[in-house]
Amino acid sequence: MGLMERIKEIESEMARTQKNKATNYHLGTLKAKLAKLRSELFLEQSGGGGGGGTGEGFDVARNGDARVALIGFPSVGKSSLLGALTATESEAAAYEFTTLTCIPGVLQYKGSKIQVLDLPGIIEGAAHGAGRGKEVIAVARSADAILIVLDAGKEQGNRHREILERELETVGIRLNQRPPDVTVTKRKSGGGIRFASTVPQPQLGPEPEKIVTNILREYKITTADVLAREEISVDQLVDVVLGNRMYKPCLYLYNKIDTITIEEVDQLARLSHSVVGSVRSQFNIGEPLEDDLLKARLWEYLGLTRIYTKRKGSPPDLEEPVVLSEIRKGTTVKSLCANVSSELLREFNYALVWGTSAKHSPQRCGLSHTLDDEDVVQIVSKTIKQQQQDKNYNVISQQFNDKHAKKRLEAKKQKQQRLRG
Ligand SMILES: Nc1nc2c(ncn2[C@@H]2O[C@H](COP(=O)(O)OP(=O)(O)OP(=O)(O)O)[C@@H](O)[C@H]2O)c(=O)[nH]1
Ligand SMILES: [K+]
Ligand SMILES: [Mg+2]
Repeated sequence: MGLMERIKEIESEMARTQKNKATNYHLGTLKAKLAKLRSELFLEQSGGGGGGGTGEGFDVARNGDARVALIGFPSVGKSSLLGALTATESEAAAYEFTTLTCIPGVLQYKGSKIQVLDLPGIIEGAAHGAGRGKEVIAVARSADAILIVLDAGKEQGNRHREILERELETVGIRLNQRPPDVTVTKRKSGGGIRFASTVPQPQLGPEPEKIVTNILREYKITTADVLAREEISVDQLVDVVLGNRMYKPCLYLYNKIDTITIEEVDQLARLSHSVVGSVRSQFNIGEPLEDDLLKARLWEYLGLTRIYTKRKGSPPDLEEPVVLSEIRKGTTVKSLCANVSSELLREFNYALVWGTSAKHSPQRCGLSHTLDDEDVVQIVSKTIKQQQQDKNYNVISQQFNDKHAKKRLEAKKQKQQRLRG
C-alpha cells in the first residue's frame, strides 16, 4: 500500500471514531501515525531528506500589486490564515505537513490586490534542504514581504523566531534592514584597498582599513575604494562585497493567542515587528471590518501607495487606484507614469498633484516628485492635448473593434464552408 493510501485510511478511521475519553488514546495514536506518514510523504516528494529539494520548484506566476510569503513551522496556522485573508481555501488540519506545495490566494485590501502564498511548514535546516525547505525559501526570496507565522502557544523563549530568522539569513535574506550605506568601487590599477568613512567605525576595530583590506582579499578584491557613510559591522561589509543580499520587510504574526494568557499576549505584542492574533477567534485577523490590524500592518510593511488618476475637467477615478510599491517600483510621478504606459512616460510634460504630498493643491510637479497614499494626479502630456488623446483613443479602439469584427466574420464563414464541404 502506498503512502497516500495509508494516509487516506487513517484519515477515514479518524473520521469514523467518535471523540470521547475512551477513544482519546486511540485518536492520539492515529494522529501521531498520520503526522509520521505525512512527513514521509513530504520527504519523498522532496527527493529524500538531506540534500533534498531537487524536485520541481513552486513556480507560481506573480499576480497583483505585491507578493507576501507565509513562512513558519508546521501547523502554526498558515493555511488557516490564507483562508482568513483571501477567498482561497488551503487545507488546514491538526497534523503537521498538511500543506505540501505553494498555494496562492489574493488579498483585496484598500483597492489593491496582494498575492499571498501559503507554503509547507519549514523546520530547522531548511536552508540546507531539510524537507522542501529550499523551495520554500526560494519563494520567500521572490516575495516583496515575508510574513513569519508563529504559534504563540509554542513560542518558548522565542526559539522558533530565531531559527526561522537564521534559515533566511543563511540564504542571504536580510529582514527589516536597509542595505548598508557603503560603496565598493573596484579600480583597474594598483594602490591596494583605500578605505574612507564619514563616521567613526568602532565595530571595525582600531585599524578599520586593515580589516576592510583583509575581508576584501578573502573575496579576491585587491584594488578598490571603499567609502562608508554610516557605522557598519563586519557582517554588513561582507554583505556589501557579496552584493547578492536581499533586503525584505518582515512582519511576525503570533497566531493562536486564544491558547495563552493575557499576560503572555501582552509580552508578545511588545516585540518588534510583531502582531498578535488568532485566526480561530478572528482576533486582529480576518475580522468582518476591513481594517483588522494584520492587514493594516502588512500594507504598511509593503509600502503600498494608492494613486487616483484623473483627466482634465473630470473627477478622479476613486474606484480603481493605481497601486505603487515603494519597495519594488517606487512612489514617484515617474513610477506612476511607467506603471500606466511607456507612452505616457515619453509624452510626459508635467503633473498636477492634489493631496498630502502637494505643497498647495494642485501642485505642478515633475517626474521626481514623491507621491503619498491617496494623492490625486493628472498627467499633462507634451505634444498631444488631452482632448486629442481622447479622440485618438476612440479612433484606435474603433479600428481595433472593426478589425476583430471582420476576423470573427471570416472565421465564421470558413467554419460554415468546412461543415458544408
Ligand atoms: N487554537 C487555535 N488553533 C488554530 C488557530 N489557527 C489555526 N489553528 C489550528 O491549527 C491547526 C493547524 O492549522 P493549519 O492552518 O493547518 O497550519 P499550517 O501552518 O498550514 O500547517 P502545515 O501546512 O501542516 O504546515 C489546525 O487544527 C487549525 O484549526 C488559532 O488561532 N487558534
Ligand atoms: K497543519
Ligand atoms: Mg498548511
